[in-house]
Amino acid sequence: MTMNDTSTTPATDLQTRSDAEDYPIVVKGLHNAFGEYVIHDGLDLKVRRGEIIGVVGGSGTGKSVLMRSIIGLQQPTGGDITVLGHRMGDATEEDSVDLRSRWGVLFQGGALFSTLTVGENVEVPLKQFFPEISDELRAEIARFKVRLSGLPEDAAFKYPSELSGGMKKRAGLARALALDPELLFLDEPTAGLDPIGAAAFDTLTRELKETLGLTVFLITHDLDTLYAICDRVAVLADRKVIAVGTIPELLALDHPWIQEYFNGPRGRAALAAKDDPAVTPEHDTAQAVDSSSAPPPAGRSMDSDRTGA
Ligand SMILES: Nc1ncnc2c1ncn2[C@@H]1O[C@H](COP(=O)(O)OP(=O)(O)OP(=O)(O)O)[C@@H](O)[C@H]1O
Repeated sequence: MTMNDTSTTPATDLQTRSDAEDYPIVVKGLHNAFGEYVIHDGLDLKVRRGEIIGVVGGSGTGKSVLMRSIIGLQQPTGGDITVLGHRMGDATEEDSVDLRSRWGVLFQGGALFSTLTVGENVEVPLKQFFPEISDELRAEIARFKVRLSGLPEDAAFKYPSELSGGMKKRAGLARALALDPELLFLDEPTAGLDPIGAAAFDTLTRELKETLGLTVFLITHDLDTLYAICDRVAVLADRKVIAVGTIPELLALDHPWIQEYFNGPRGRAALAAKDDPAVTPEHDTAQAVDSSSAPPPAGRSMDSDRTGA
C-alpha cells in the first residue's frame, strides 16, 4: 500500500487489513450442528501469520469440521470466518477462486486421484487455476514440487498404488504446495506413519514453513509432532477452543483434559524426547519414510496408532 492509499483509507478498513496481515485465519463465534447434534458453539480462534498451529482435541470434537469450515467445504450454522481478509460467507466467486489458489490442503489419506500419476496429481490444481501455463512448464513445476516434498523425482511418474503410505503423504503434500500457497492445512499428516517417517515428515513441515513462509494449520493426535514443530496449540473441547498457547502455557492450565493429554504417560514421553538432544530429527529423506526396519528415533513410540489422546 502507498502512503496515498493510507491517507484515504478509512480507519476501520485499515484495522481489517492489519488484522488480515497478522492473522490470516480469524474464526469468531463459530457454530456448527448436524441436526440436533451441536459440534461447535461459539468457537473462536485466531491463527497468527507464519506460525504452525497444532489443533488437538478428543475424537469427534470437530477438528476436521473446523478445518472444513475454514476452507469453505462446510457451511457453518453460525459465526464468522475470515481467511486472508475475506469473510467466507460473503466471498464472491472471484474471491473464492483467489482464496483457493492461496491455500493448500493435505487431507487424511492424501486424497490422490488413483488413475493419475503423482506428477499428474500435482498438475491438477495448476491446470485448474493457471490453464494458460504450457504443458511443459506445468510438468516441470510438478516435478519440482515432488522433489520439494522429499520424494525422488521418478516418483512423479508413479501411480499412488505404487507408493508407500509415507510417500503418498508426501505426494499429497506436493499437490498441496502446487500453487505456492500462503496457508497449508494438514489433517493428521503423520497418522499411520512409522516413527521415523513421522519424524521426517515433521522436519519437512518445519523446513517448508520456514523456507516458504507458510502459515500451517495442523490437526494432529501426535504429541511428538506438537512438541517438535508447533509454535502454539489450540485445544478443542466442550464445542469450543478452550485454550490456545505454547505447550508450557497450556501445561500451566488446570483443565482435566489438558492435564491428562500433556501430562499423561505419552505426553511425558514426548516431552522427554524433545528435551533429549539425541532426539533431534535427522534431515529428512524420502528413504527415511520407508525405513520401517530401522529403530525409531529416541522417544518416538512404535505404537501403530500413534495416538496421543
Ligand atoms: N457431514 C456430516 N454429517 C453428520 N455428522 C458429521 C458430518 N461431518 C462430521 N460429522 C460429525 O461431527 C463430529 C465431529 O467430526 P470431526 O471429523 O470434525 O471430528 P474430529 O475431531 O476431527 O475427530 P477425529 O479426531 O476422530 O478425526 C463427529 O461426531 C462426526 O461424526
